[in-house]
Amino acid sequence: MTELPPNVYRGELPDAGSGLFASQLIEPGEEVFRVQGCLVSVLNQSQLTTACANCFLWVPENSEDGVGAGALGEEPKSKKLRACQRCKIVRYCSKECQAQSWSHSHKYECKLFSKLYPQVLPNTARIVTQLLLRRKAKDLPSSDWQAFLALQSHIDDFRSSHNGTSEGLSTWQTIELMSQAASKYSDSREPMQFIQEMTARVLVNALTLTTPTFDPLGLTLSTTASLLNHSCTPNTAITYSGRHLTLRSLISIPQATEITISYTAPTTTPPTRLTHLQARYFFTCTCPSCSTHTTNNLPEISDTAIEALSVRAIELQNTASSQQKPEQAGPLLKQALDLFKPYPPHLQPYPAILHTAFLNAISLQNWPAALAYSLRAYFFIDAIHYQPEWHPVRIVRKWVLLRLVVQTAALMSEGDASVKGLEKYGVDWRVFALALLRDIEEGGGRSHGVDSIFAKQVDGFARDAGMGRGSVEGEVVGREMRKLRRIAEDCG
Ligand SMILES: C[S@@+](CC[C@H](N)C(=O)[O-])C[C@H]1O[C@@H](n2cnc3c(N)ncnc32)[C@H](O)[C@@H]1O
Repeated sequence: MTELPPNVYRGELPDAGSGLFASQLIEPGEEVFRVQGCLVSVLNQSQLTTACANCFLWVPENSEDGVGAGALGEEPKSKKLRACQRCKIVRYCSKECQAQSWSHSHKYECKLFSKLYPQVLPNTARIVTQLLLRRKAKDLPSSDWQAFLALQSHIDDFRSSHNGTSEGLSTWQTIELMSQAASKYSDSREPMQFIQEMTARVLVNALTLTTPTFDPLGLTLSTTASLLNHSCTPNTAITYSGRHLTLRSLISIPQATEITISYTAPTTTPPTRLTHLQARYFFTCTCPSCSTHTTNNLPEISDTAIEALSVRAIELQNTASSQQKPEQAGPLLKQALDLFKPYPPHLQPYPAILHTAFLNAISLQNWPAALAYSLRAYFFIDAIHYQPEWHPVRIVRKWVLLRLVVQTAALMSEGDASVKGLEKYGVDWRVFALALLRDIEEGGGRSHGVDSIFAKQVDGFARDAGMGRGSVEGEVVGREMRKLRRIAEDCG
């Protein structure tokens, strides 16, 4: 087994298998552990052209889809990525990255990419194929292999709980197909049942690999982080800084307390979370916010009424995401948001739909709408769903808001017609931008770490935007906040 970091030990739980526990008191915002390069990581097909396949530096302007939502969250890079000359698929930001990637993974995938071009295997199948090939080549330490094999697979649950549906393949059928592909392309002699169990294990244990600002990049597997169980009110959160996965505490964690992360978004309704956790991880969450609607706690609306409202809103959201063009999705999302008009904006799933509407506005380059949605989340949602103040999601959202504010101020000073509607609020954008920057700088050390790529991005941005170290008086900030709140209210 791989050695665990000193801050944690492995313990057994009555209903959740193994878990990780604090071996000493962990202070709020402390780094619990860092994994310097997970066992295996793969980029999503759509990111193969936009991110370095070794250090995961993201270069969105290389993207054929144009500037995406993430471009606001990520410092734009001037670097160009160069494709591997053999497979012409994966890309690198430097010769060093190419050499490193070749030695730890690409030598196993390069031929495969060329053979299947322009198709790419699904991420889970790629992870299984890589592990099989590395194992065959004796390039996988036995301790890592044993730690992987010891992870839960829920193979029997997968096999028995999913019958095919008219809508498409069941999860079990998908596991069968991916395992056949992994067996074929790794030329493995392992029995199919063994490979199916590997595939199931990857499904249960792999994490979404993201940029430091939570733009999804791919899939990653760490045998240490895989031991973390779920809570809807977790005491830690994961961030990525290039190849490093870092787990930091959100609150003080006493010695011998279980360390948890959240497998789901807190902005969806408890029934949605329960269904997802059951279908994907085969357990029923019994945390307080699932058994009682504690985050909502609204006497004026019954649970049944909330459920009916959510079902209708989620239907609209799904119809919106099936639209070919973002222009068509916008009105459907607005309709879904309008259903919640009588209720406070933190009521789930409103926050999740608002975020989709925000991303849609970004893809349409509708900056005033994106700004208003972002302000709405800032004033009415994030402080409730993402506690404490330095929760990485909250900090990243402030960061995205800061970039929107700076962009809006620039457009306004150029007299751009698209932001004319904001003039009536008479906001001093500089004051708000400085207040946000101070919050991000203060919180960023705890959310991502002072030595993180994120902290460097924030520093670089502040320097380039000429935002010095100055502070603004609380009274002045308060006055601007009232105006900004009105923008957030008016778009509701
Ligand atoms: C990524 S693994 C976590 C480590 C796992 N407990 C183990 O023993 O290897 C995910 C699995 O852990 C279990 N699990 C995680 N969180 C749980 C929770 N809150 N309650 C019950 N089981 C949980 C479920 O079986 C889930 O499929």
